[in-house]
Amino acid sequence: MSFLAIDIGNTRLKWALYPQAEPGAQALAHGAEFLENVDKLADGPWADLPKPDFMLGCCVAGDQVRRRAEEQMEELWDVPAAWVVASSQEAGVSNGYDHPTRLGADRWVAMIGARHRMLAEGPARPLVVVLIGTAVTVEAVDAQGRFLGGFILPGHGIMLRALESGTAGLHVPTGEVREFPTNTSDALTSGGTFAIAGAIERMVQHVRRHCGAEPARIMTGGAGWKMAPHMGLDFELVESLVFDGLLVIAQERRRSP
Ligand SMILES: Nc1ncnc2c1ncn2[C@@H]1O[C@H](COP(=O)(O)OP(=O)(O)O)[C@@H](O)[C@H]1O
Ligand SMILES: CC(C)(COP(=O)(O)O)[C@@H](O)C(=O)NCCC(=O)O
Ligand SMILES: [K+]
Repeated sequence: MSFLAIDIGNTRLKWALYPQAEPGAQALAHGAEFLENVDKLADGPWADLPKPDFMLGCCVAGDQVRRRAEEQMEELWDVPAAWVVASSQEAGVSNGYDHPTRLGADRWVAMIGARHRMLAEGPARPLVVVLIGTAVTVEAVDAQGRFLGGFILPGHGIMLRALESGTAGLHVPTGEVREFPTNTSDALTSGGTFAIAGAIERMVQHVRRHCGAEPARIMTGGAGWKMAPHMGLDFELVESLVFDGLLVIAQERRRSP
């Protein structure tokens, strides 16, 4: 029962085809397209894929982009599109958001993926789950699987663009991350990196204090590899918690639809 997982963020659509919806499954094929290239999937990377038996995705990039992705599927296969919406409870995680359905689906699915990874390896602990995409999100989940709340920050690219457009003198190439930057490029690159690192470390403190236990720390997202080396605390860097979560949810939904 092959399974197509799709994760549409504000920068790229990521997809992976699995032989079955089972946590830990190895992808048969996978790829990523910037949103402007979504309309080329059917004639390009998807053209020679075997037909998936079913599909589950999450999309935070708006209805229009989601529709464009569905059109690419329709061109090739008769497979219904199904998209995750955050709810008050799914796959062992409960949602503490004031309005549970307003939580970004990618954040919700990534927390479910992170919790299942942790439980596969050992006892339940609190979690800090970090997604480094277009935006950065930092989620807190307690040992019982309750999402306590999370931060949303601008990602690196958005921070730099905001500074460039809001000042007269900040138009410089990307710099290096330094403890004590001594030029504008390094100052901007380091400022963004440590703003993100600082927020993440604050959330770790909040969870430690609130839960009275050391949280497991896990990071994912297209720009995660850029952040991971600059964290004061070790984070496990995972390829895609969103796909991990989609595999868990797809498996559960097929068992009890
Ligand atoms: N191929 C790449 N090379 C360098 N940076 C990348 C690449 N792909 C993604 N990024 C970085 O990751 C961010 C987007 O990651 P991604 O996980 O695709 O985000 P989203 O889920 O929001 O679409 C971009 O802001 C960019 O900084
Ligand atoms: C926070 C986000 C913009 C992150 O988007 P991304 O960086 O993955 O493209 C997205 O999860 C979103 O639109 N969330 C809805 C608002 C919320 O989660 O509160
Ligand atoms: K994302």
